[in-house]
Amino acid sequence: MTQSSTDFTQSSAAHNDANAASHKEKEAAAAALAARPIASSQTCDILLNNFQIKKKRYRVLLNYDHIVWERLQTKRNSDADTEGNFKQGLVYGKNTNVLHINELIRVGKGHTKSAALHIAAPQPMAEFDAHTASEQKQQHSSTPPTEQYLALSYAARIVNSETDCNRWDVHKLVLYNADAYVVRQWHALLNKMLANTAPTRLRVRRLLVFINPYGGRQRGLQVYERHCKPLFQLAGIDASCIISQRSNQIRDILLSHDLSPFDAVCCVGGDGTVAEVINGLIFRAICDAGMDARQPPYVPKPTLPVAIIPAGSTDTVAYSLHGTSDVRTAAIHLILGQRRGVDICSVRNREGVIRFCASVLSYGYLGDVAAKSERYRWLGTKRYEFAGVKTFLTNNGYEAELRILQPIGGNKLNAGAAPHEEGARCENVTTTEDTICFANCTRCDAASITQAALATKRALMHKGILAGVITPTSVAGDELPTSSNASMKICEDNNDGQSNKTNYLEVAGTAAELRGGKIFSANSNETMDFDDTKHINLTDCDNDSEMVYDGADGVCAPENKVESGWKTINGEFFMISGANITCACTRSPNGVAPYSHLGDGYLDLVLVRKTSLLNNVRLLLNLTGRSGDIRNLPFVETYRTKKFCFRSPNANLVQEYSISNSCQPIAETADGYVDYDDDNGLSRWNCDGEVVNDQELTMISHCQLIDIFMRGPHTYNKPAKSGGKSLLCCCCGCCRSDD
Ligand SMILES: Nc1ncnc2c1ncn2[C@@H]1O[C@H](COP(=O)(O)OP(=O)(O)OP(=O)(O)O)[C@@H](O)[C@H]1O
Repeated sequence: MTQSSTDFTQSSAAHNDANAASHKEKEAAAAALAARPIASSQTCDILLNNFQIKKKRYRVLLNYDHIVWERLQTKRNSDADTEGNFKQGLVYGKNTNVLHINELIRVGKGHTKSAALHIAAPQPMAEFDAHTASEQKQQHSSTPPTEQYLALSYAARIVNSETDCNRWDVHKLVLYNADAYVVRQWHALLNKMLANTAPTRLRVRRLLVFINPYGGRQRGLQVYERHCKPLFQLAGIDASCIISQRSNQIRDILLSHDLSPFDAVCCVGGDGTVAEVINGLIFRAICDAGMDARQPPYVPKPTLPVAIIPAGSTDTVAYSLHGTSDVRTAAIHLILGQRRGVDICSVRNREGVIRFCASVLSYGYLGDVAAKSERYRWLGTKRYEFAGVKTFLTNNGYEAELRILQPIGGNKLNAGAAPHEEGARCENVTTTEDTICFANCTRCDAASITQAALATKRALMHKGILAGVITPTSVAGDELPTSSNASMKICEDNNDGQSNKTNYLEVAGTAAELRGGKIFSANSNETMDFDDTKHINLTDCDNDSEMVYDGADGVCAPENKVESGWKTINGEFFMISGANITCACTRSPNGVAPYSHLGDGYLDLVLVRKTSLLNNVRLLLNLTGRSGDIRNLPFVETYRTKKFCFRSPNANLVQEYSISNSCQPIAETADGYVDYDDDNGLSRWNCDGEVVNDQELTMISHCQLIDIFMRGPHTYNKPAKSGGKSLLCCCCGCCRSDD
């Protein structure tokens, strides 16, 4: 049954008026939804029917992209407001459940409840198309339908406690209607919406899964079989699995195999496995663009997005992105298909890029722990505690020289006091607002637009276009004058042969779209403005720190570069960490860099000066507590920057750390590591949990280089006192009780 929008608006408004939500958040969300006009039946289908859910009668409405179900009361409350008028628009009551289409995973129907919930075995694509066609044909045939059960599988965030509000799980809702035509209509429309509405249409269909059976408690395979596989089957994802046989095999496969059959790559493992996937994809993108892997002029963005399923020892990356290391949550984010660009840092020595870092590059304490813990892997996850205590008690400090590009923030030391002394209480001179990066982060959203423009600019420069001119009278077909030999012309794309004409800029084979005075990058919908005279000046790259390759000039000695904007710091440090995510994990829920944003293009440099053992205990307490903030400690300085260089003055004294020997694309097996107990005044780097030996390094942040399936951690919302588990509809934030 379909119902006209006007009829429904009045009756529903009247019915729901007396049941208006008392919970503030719910009221706001419901009001926002209600404020939207009911779609006109010409542009969008509306369905309104009565169903039975657990033998109770419910009114169920599909309005735009929301499914709303509300218990029908036997005794009706007053339908009119105090003035006796019907309210215009919809107001959902406190017993109303709202589900956004984005959270819907599967819609099934059947003769019985179990038949509706039954998941058919995945079919190959050709068979799938044939099956869909026959199903559609059946729908238009005259045979009366008999399936009276409709099953909706959907994902919802669970809010159980203050510290655990980021977990998601899958729920099932079975609706019964005696009229099988109604069930068929709902089934057809919801499936059509799942297939055609953005972003559900962008969901992953063909997935390449890498499983590390060695990391963590060596339960990667069980984790996948038990938690991920059933969810992927429910969502109809065709997953091809590869179980890694050796270290670096995942990276090698991504570098050499055809990835075109897949929509996304998924890794099941710890931070080392994530690092292998990210390094494999980025080095592959560099090679595909025909660049030198060691000295790329810029780092291109890989086309495949990544899903991270935690199955390691610490799972820092997964925890920082999702706010939890729950496996099902990570799998659900992949299924729902929402992705965000995450910053990745390149780590370079004198010879060029050695690897890419997803979480933290740390020297001193964390470097020593990573190096030492590798020898105690047989202890499992306890190896970190063991190596940590051992390293902590030795309290080594390491001399270092740091150069930081255009640092933001940092701490100003009181004159005359040594940095580690109690009297040297710092005055914080942070100039940026210290916001925490949550879901829907505005800071990261703003960065993504600038980033797309820069990506287009770099791609054009790489194609040899240094500057080009588009005049206001340029039309499709025009060859544009450029400062180089490469060609640039405006083309017209007229896909449907009628109205949808788009001009795009073709630059020696790379297509960038041109719409309304803006260049759109080829594979995103984001723009680069160019000036009013339509002159594209691509030579101005001074503020593009990623384009500046230090190479043979020396990673830490930019003598022949402009010195302005560089800050130099010398000293003895207990720990130096460059973090491009918060680096939170279950042991450290705030992480080393709690204010680091996932996709703002900056890394947080945290410097911990060598100090007393007691102060180190304070540091550890701050790192492991939920309320601690290490920036309040007098011996800690934090800077936000896009790039920093590190050099150990002691490196030249020790032959085994010669720079030419230490250059490795990605750290090799543990057999290659040298003895870490040497007392030579040098530490190692901990790069995503792997050990890197270089004593002269540069770390550069690349804004939103990889797309990862996630929404970002949520702020804590106190659950409504409606009894039972409270679920949050993450599209509009409204609460609902679970039926
Ligand atoms: N089949 C395998 N045999 C041995 N090593 C492997 C195999 N597959 C992957 N590896 C390596 O195992 C290392 C550790 O894996 P991973 O980092 O995922 O687990 P972890 O160290 O326990 O977790 P975390 O890094 O989160 O603490 C990685 O460096 C990876 O290259």
